[in-house]
Amino acid sequence: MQKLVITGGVALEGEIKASGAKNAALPLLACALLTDEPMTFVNVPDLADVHTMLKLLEELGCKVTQEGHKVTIDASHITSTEAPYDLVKTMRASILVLGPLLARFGKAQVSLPGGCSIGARPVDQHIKGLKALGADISIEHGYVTAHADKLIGTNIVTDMVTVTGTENLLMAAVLAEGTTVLANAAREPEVADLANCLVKMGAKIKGIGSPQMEIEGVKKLHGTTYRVISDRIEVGSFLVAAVMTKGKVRVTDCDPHTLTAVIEKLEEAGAKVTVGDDWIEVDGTGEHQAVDIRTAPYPGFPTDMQAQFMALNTTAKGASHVAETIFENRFMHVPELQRLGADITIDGNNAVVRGVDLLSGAPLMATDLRASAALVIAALAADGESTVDRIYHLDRGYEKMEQKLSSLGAKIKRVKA
Ligand SMILES: CC(=O)N[C@H]1[C@@H](OP(=O)(O)OP(=O)(O)OC[C@H]2O[C@@H](n3ccc(=O)[nH]c3=O)[C@H](O)[C@@H]2O)O[C@H](CO)[C@@H](O)[C@@H]1O
Ligand SMILES: C=C(OP(=O)(O)O)C(=O)O
Repeated sequence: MQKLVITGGVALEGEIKASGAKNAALPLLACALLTDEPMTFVNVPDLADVHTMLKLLEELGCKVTQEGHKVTIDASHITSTEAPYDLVKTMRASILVLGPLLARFGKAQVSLPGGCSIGARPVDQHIKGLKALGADISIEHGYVTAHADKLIGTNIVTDMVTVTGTENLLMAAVLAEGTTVLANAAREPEVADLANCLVKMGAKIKGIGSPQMEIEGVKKLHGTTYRVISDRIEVGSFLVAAVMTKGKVRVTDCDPHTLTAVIEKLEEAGAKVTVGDDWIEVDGTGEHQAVDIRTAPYPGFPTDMQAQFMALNTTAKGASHVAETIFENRFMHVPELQRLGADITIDGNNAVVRGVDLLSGAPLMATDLRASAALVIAALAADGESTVDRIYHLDRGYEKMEQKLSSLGAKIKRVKA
């Protein structure tokens, strides 16, 4: 195991490039299962979750070739339609192979992902939607087993907005017979990215980026080359780090339009944000104000940025209210932030943060991906040395985080735990 050692107190300064988005890359890689022609993806981030997805695709019989950030997947000779527990347990997004396997091969067996530290995260809506498309689905021995002679288009309204649920149903519907209407669809940019790629492969989808997509099934999809969008959560995390350390940072190769809610909150906190076509610069020098946060599906404030803003609020001027509405257990970073001296009170999924002048470095334990990011950010601003243990969580979703931070002047190193 590895950990990060961080000496806080350095204002971050400089420019970094955003990586490709984890949450776009994972469904995109899974969608290669929908065609017997090779799919090439560029701007694929080098992350543990991406490696897990590629391992899973290889397990299914895909030929995977990787050259830096370019990945080619040839799913012409699939040898298995089973996603085993050992791989699924390390990454919930493995459930994304369910829709494409069922659509192209008429069968799939995928281990149930199970709960994780941020919440129970059931997949009932994925199953409900696939059943509505005509699949026969049973859950036995911890596996979702699905069969369908053919999928037939229909109207589906999910009970709540679900990102991977929308993606799974979209991937099933593109090869179904007839038209599917997906209502209450997730509007996250990563969902739109998948839909745009599917269109490039020959799918017929209307309403991309809206809460209702209409999909006219086609018989076959073809291979193509597709560029993964930038990681808005990675970008947001670096912007928060800049403000919390009272620095000035420009992040390039990103899409500012996907970060509107985050940019508004940074401005509300008192940071000066300048935006170009594909870059964002934040000037966080000076005092920052406490900002209230309420997570919501896109275009609302992302739950994946809640922990980082909680960290920011710990040293802000004034008190703030943070409400987590998406996941029932996404305050795991709070006890760790308290170890740094933060003043936070939790009541269910609501937290009140009262800003303190300065955090003081401490040994910390990461519990999930974005909690890890929040701890790193807080440690960068804290007085003295902190260690962040269990950074395998961080490696799931941040490409070369410590190298990027070091290039901005941070005192951070990775050591054996
Ligand atoms: C790989 C990926 O893209 N992960 C993202 C995706 O996760 P993921 O797609 O798993 O999250 P969902 O959007 O599905 O979850 C939203 C809410 O719906 C609930 N739910 C979801 C599906 C279902 O069948 N039943 C059900 O009850 C969940 O427990 C949660 O409370 O969206 C989340 C919400 O933006 C982000 O935090 C994750 O980073
Ligand atoms: C919760 C997240 O990811 P996942 O859905 O892959 O667990 C995340 O990216 O913050």
